[in-house]
Amino acid sequence: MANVKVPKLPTIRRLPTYLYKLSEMRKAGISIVATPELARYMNLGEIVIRKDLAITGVTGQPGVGYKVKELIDAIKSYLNWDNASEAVLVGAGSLGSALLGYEGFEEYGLKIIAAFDVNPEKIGTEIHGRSVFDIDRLEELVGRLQVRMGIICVPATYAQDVADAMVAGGIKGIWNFANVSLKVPDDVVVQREVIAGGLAVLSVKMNRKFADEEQQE
Ligand SMILES: NC(=O)c1ccc[n+]([C@@H]2O[C@H](COP(=O)([O-])OP(=O)(O)OC[C@H]3O[C@@H](n4cnc5c(N)ncnc54)[C@H](O)[C@@H]3O)[C@@H](O)[C@H]2O)c1
Repeated sequence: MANVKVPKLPTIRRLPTYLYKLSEMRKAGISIVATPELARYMNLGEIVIRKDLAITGVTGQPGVGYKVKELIDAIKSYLNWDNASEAVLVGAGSLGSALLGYEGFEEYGLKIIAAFDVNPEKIGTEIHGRSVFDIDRLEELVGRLQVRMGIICVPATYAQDVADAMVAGGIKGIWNFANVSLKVPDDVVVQREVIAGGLAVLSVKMNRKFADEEQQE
C-alpha cells in the first residue's frame, strides 16, 4: 500500500470532538458558538481553535463566533461524512460487538450494515440489529452490496486473510483493530487503530506531571 500522507493530522483527529460538542449544542437549540467556549471545551488555546476550524473553510465572525449549523456542515463535508459510508465488520466478538452497539457512528458518517464471523453460534444471529453472516460469504456479499469500507476485529493471526477477502470483494478502506500490519494493493487504504495509543499518551502525561510536581516540592 502506498503511504498516504495527510497534512494536519492532529487537527483532523480533533474534528470529531468539535463535531460532538457542536451537535450537542445544536440539539440544545444553540445557533452560535464563541471561540472561547470551544477553547474551554477542547482545553486548547483560541488560536489553535481558529486554525483547526479554518481547515474546513469556515471562519468565525470576530466578536461573535461561529454559526453552529454551518460549522457542523463544513466539518462533515471536509471529512466526507455528509453521506454515510456503508461498512461491514468482521469479528463479532467483544470489540466487534461493542462497535456494532455504538449508535454514534452514524453521526460520524459510518453505517455498519452487516457483521461476519466464523463462530457457528454467532452466524445467523443478530447483534445490535445487524445480521452476522458466515465469513465465507464476505467476498460475495461485499461485492454484491458494493460496500467500500471494512472493519477488522478478528485475532491478529486471521487479519490478513480477512483483509484479502475484503479486497477481493472490492473494499477500498480498512479500519484495522487487529494489532498487525496488513499487506494490501496500492488502491486500498488501511488505518490501524490502537486504543492503547491514547493510554500511552495519558501515562506519559501523568509521569511528567507528577515528576514536575515532585520537583516543585
Ligand atoms: N486496536 C485496539 O485498540 C484493540 C482493542 C481491543 C481488541 N483489539 C483486537 O481486536 C481483535 C478482537 O478482539 P476481541 O477482544 O473482540 O476478541 P474476541 O475473541 O472477543 O472476538 C474475536 C471474534 O473474531 C471471530 N473470528 C476469529 N477468526 C475469524 C475469522 N477468520 N473470520 C471471522 N471472524 C473470526 C471470533 O469468532 C470472535 O467472534 C483482536 O485482534 C484484538 O487484539 C484491538
